[in-house]
Amino acid sequence: MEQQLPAGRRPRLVSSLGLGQRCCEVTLDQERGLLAWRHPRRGGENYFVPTSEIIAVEETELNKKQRNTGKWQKLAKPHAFTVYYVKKARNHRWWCRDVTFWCGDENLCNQWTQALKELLEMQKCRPKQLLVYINPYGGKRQGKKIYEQKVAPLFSLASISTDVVITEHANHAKDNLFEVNINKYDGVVCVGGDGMFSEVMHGLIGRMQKDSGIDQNNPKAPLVQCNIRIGIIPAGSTDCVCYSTVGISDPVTSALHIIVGDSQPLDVSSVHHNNTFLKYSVSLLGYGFYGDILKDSEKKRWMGPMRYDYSGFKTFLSHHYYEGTISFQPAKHTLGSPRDKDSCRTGCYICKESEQQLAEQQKKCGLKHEEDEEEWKVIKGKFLAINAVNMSCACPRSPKGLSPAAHLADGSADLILVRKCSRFDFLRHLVRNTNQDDQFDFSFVDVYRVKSFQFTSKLSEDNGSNVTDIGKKRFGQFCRDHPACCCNIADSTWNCDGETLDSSAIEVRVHCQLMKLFARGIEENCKDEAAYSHSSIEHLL
Ligand SMILES: CCCCCCCCCCCCC/C=C/[C@@H](O)[C@H](COP(=O)(O)O)NC(=O)CCCCCCCCCCCCCCC
Ligand SMILES: Nc1ncnc2c1ncn2[C@@H]1O[C@H](COP(=O)(O)OP(=O)(O)O)[C@@H](O)[C@H]1O
Ligand SMILES: [Ca+2]
Repeated sequence: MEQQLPAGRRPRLVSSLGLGQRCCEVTLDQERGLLAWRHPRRGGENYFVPTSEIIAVEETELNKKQRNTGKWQKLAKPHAFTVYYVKKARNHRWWCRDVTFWCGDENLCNQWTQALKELLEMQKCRPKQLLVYINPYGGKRQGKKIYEQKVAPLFSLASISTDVVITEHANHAKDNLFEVNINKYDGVVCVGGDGMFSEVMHGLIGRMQKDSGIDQNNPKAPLVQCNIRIGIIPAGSTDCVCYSTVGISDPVTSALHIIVGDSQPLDVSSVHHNNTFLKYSVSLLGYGFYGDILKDSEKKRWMGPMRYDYSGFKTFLSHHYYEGTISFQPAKHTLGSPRDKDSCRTGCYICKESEQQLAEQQKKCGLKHEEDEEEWKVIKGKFLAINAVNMSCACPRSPKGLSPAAHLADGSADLILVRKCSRFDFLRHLVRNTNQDDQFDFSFVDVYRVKSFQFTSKLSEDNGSNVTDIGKKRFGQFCRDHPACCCNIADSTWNCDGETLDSSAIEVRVHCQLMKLFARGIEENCKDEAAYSHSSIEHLL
């Protein structure tokens, strides 16, 4: 073994170690945190693992079979260690792979495991203690099995201790988060869909505000950021938050992002009605089409994720449109626009710049004791769908999302207005949400990047809220009697991250980076990665 030690730097280990039945040169650059080796078989393939993506290192007992083959026989007692690491595959999927190196010298083996373990100890952002909530009824009802079979073994390999709660009813996780000793944990994990994530998020953000004495009912209150990260193990029906922040909905990939301690800030919208707090939203806040789908699909929960296709088809045929007024404040602090070709990626520049701009604006307003009275735009119309998205809302059904250029952490939401049009045109718009074509390139679709908005339906404007409720019931009956009718006699419902809101008139405000996830955003899928790893290998070996 060779130890190269430039002055004042951590040493670099270079050893010839056994791998399988052959030898290979293994390098650990402790300064840069890189482990590299060239596989003696597989055409001499180069391996290059940043220590930030090593999951665990273990001393390994070689079993009898391994000992009795090849070179093992010549060694009295071979010493070995195994490195578990992240292997990145196609489509943003991560696997946990392992490699076992051996040598005859016990000291050398110890030196390697020691050095690797020390580097792992230095990864301060990794969680050690997690609180896990499992919704056993989400999606295809596989949450518990997915956690036990795919996730728990990885957490234990990474020496993460967990307290696991299997929820017994809706709001169990949320209520529990107000009671637990939250400071004990480095993060909260939810196993389920967007609804379950929303519940955990409400628990954590609500708890934060309560502990800081902030009144959530005040729509203008400056909310306190939540620094406890949430990890999502996808086991729901849409899993849009997971897909849009990781690039795939896969439990193993998400578990690995949690283990390596990734952190992705996320914008959160607060939704109010008449100075009463209703809900927070991170993915879709949808009125009309997506609200109607959700309302109908709740009765069909037994169908599992298929319920959305069934209710989607039904809602599409009903072709209801709704009349109302939308007012919004354009997001002037951000460099991006919803029609941009580039989308939000790991380390996004637009998110960083926008956050800074917003902070400066708020500082100025604070100094002048001014309210943010930036211009409001008002749009009246008849809409098939009003969708406000804080993120792209990419999911397996819509791989690039409802707004492909939306940003995860830029303090803005994209407001998509789909006006009354023919069924055929609406279908063309819907189909473009599922393929590469531009879903905004229609005369009846408008999209704006906003930092806040309000909506009132014509019905509630005309009647006042009490009369609306009565009207809703009466006219609801009328409409069911005439299934072919597309008129707007009744209000629709808001779909807020997969849950319905009680009010159709709402005020929404985006809170820049209010919370954090164990994720890193979607990584650029480019050749650069291969080129980088190749040049680094050449440099290292
Ligand atoms: C022709 C097909 C057109 C399909 C258009 C699909 C666009 C899908 C975009 C989905 C955006 C989802 C945003 C996230 C929502 C979630 O927060 C939320 C809760 O998730 P959870 O259950 O995991 O807790 N999920 C939802 O509200 C579900 C939205 C479901 C959308 C399914 C739409 C299917 C539409 C089928 C239309 C069929 C038309 C057929 C005409 C012949
Ligand atoms: N044990 C439980 N029984 C019934 N409902 C639950 C339970 N645990 C959580 N929920 C609720 O189920 C809703 C949907 O869960 P989710 O995991 O998002 O599944 P899906 O993606 O299929 O909708 C959530 O809003 C959550 O509040
Ligand atoms: Ca955003």
